[in-house]
Amino acid sequence: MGLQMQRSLSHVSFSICSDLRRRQIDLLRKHRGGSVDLEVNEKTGIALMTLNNPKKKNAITGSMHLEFEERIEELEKWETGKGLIVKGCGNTFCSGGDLNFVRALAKEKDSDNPSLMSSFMQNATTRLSNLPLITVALVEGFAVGGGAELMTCCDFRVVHSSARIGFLEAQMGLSTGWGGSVRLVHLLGRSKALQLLTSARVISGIDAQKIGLADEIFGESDDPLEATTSFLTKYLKFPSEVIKAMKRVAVNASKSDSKSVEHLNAKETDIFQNLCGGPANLAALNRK
Ligand SMILES: CCC(=O)SCCNC(=O)CCNC(=O)[C@H](O)C(C)(C)COP(=O)(O)OP(=O)(O)OC[C@H]1O[C@@H](n2cnc3c(N)ncnc32)[C@H](O)[C@@H]1OP(=O)(O)O
Repeated sequence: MGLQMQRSLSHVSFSICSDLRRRQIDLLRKHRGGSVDLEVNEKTGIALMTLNNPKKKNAITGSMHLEFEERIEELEKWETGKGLIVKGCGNTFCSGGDLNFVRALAKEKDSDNPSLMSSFMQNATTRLSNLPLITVALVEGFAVGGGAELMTCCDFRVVHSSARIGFLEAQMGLSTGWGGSVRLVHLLGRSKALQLLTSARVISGIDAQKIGLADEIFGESDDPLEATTSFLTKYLKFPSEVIKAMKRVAVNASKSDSKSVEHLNAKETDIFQNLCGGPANLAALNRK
């Protein structure tokens, strides 16, 4: 292909990308509420990301999608960092997508809004998975729907024994839309992942540990943040450049044993787009 032709094609693909990005941002910033907060501790090398929408059990609004991505961008640039803890505000993790937002997406079935939201969040959650930091989800209270998907983005999960974890998407007439199925199959294998995804069963922290979804359990008498920090610190004792290098190697290794995550995510988005606003999804939204 001639150089001129290559230049004009890359110009076209850049415009398509920037058009997609503009439409994603326009859609997400219409649905406001809550925040995603980041505290960086230079001394320990550990950052704390908090999903903050406690009145809705930390449901993720449109504007929180955007803030989630912004915080990840900050972490990508954090050269001296070693670790990250992702948690929810008010002793609960996350109840998934804000149902008001999901309802708005479902109403516009004929638009590609569900796909815009899903592809945005898949990109952001993949970037979280690939951060050159050791990442831990601190899970207490509820981690349901997209909240359960989010906990799978981290390298480890430290979970309260009585936490309630459920991939409720099927119950909502939906499939996962934030990359959760791909990551769950990688974590647990196909059979165990399918059992959770197709039953929408809600399991405790103890049961999550039994099937390999939780790496460490804490109880009533433990301070959640202290328990999680102490778990994480075991993996942060070497210099940040060594930890970052190890994480990069692990990320590359997990990519090479399967089709590219981007390809698998694109398939998931198509499936999500087809279900969102369909009969099962509308019936579930009417029940809520
Ligand atoms: C990516 C696609 C997806 O994530 S689809 C899946 C979306 N998520 C869900 O279906 C979970 C919906 N929520 C629930 O099932 C329950 O609220 C759970 C999380 C189990 C908590 O139950 P419970 O302890 O009884 O609290 P509650 O239901 O009274 O909730 C307190 C207030 O929070 C709200 N809330 C909760 N989850 C969401 C959500 N995802 N979106 C919007 N609002 C949510 C509830 O409506 C309730 O509000 P209010 O106090 O009645 O005004």
